[in-house]
Amino acid sequence: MLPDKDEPSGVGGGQAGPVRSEDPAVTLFRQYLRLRTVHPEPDYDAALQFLDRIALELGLPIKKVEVCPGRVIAIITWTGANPALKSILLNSHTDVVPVYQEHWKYDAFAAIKDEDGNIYGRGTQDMKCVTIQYIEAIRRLKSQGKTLSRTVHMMFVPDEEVGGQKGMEKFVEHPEFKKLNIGFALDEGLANPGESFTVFYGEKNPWWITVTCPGNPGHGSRFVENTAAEKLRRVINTFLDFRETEKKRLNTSECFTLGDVTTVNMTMVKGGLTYNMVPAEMDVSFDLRIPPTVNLQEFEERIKQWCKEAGDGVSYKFAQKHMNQSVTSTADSDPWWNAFSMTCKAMNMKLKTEIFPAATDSRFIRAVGLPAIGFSPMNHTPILLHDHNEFLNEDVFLRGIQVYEQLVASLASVPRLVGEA
Ligand SMILES: CSCC[C@H](NC=O)C(=O)O
Ligand SMILES: [Zn+2]
Ligand SMILES: [Zn+2]
Repeated sequence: MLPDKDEPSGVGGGQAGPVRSEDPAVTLFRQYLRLRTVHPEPDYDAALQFLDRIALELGLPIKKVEVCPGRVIAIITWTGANPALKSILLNSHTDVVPVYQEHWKYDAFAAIKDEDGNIYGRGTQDMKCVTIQYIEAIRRLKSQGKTLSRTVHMMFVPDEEVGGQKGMEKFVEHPEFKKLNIGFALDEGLANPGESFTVFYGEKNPWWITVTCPGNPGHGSRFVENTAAEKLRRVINTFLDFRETEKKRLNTSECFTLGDVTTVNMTMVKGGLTYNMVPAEMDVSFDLRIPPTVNLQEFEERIKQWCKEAGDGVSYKFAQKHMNQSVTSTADSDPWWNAFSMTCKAMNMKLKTEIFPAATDSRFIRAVGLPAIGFSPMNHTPILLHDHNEFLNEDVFLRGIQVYEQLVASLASVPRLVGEA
C-alpha cells in the first residue's frame, strides 16, 4: 500500500474502484498526525506552527504561555457574546507516546488510510483526533455565523503523557489560567468498541512507589542472613497478592469497570552488582491506580504495614502521589452535565459514565475545583491508545465533529448560573 500524498488526497490508499474524495477535516487530521510530537523529544515547535496556522484560518487569537523552558501552552479563544460569563474549555494534549515501529502495519507517523477508511497513526485516538474535532467544530459553528453567549477556549498542552508536571500541573497555578475564567472543561476519554460512548466524570489517583529493601551483603556461596532478596520477595508477594484480590473483584456485582478497583503492576526491579555478591539493597517499583472511593490515608497505612512486615529497614518512596479525589457531577440538576447529556441524548447517543482508569490532565483541572468531563467521541472502535497499530475510522472521526458542534453550541449557551457575573 502506498502512503497517500499530503493533499489533496482522497483515494483510500491507492485502491482501485470509485474514488471517494476526502473531507478536508480528515486531511487536516492526517497532516497533524504526521507531526512528530512523540516522546522522548517531541517536536512541539511543529505543533505550535500548526496551531498558528489554524488560528489564522479561524480568524481567532492565539495566546502562548511558556510554563517551563520549551513547554508552551497555546490557547485559541472564541470570545462569546457575554464574555463576563464563565467560559468553556476544550482541552487537548499535543504530545504522543512512542511506538515500536516493527510491530506496526504502517509507518506510525505517515497517517496511512486503508481501503476501509481506517487511519493508522500514533495519536489517532490519543488524542490528536479530539484536537482536530474541536477545531473543525469551531470552524463550522463560526462559518454558520453563530454567536455563542459564553467564550470558548481551545487549549493545547504539552507533556500530558509524561505526567504533566511541566504542562497542565504548572499551568493551572498560572495567573493566565485564572484569567480564562473557566466554568466547565472537556478533555480526553477512551474509545468504546460497542454502540455506547464512554464518558468519564473522575479519575483514579496514580501512585508510583518504589520500595527499597536493604539487607546483609556477603559472598554468594554462603547462607547470608536477612538478605535484601528475602525482603524483596515478601514485598512483591504482598503487592501481587493484593493485585489478585482486586483483579477478582473486577467484573463482579460491586465493581463493574477498571475504574472501580485498584490496579497494581510491578514495573521495575533493580539491584545487585555481580553474580557472587549478595547485594546490600534491592528495589522494586509499582504503578498503582486507586479509585476515588478508596480512603487514601488508610491505604497508605496498609502499604506501611506491608513494608514493616517485609523486614528490617524496608522503606518506600513516592515518585507520584496524587491525593485529589474530586469528581464531576453527573446529576441531572447540574447545568453543565445536563447540557452535555441532553445534547448527546438528542443525537441518540448512549452514554456510559465511568471513572477513568489512568490519568489525564483533567485531574489538574478538577483539583482546582473545576468540573471536567473526559470524552473522546469514538464508538465502534477498539481501545488502542498506547498500543500498536492505533487507528481511527474516518467516519467515526467525522461523526465526532458533528457531536462537538452540538456540544460546544449547547455548553456555551448554558444560561447564566447563580453567582455568575
Ligand atoms: C501518572 S502521570 C502519567 C500520566 C499517564 N497518562 C496517560 O497515559 C498515565 O500513565 O496515566
Ligand atoms: Zn491522552
Ligand atoms: Zn496517552
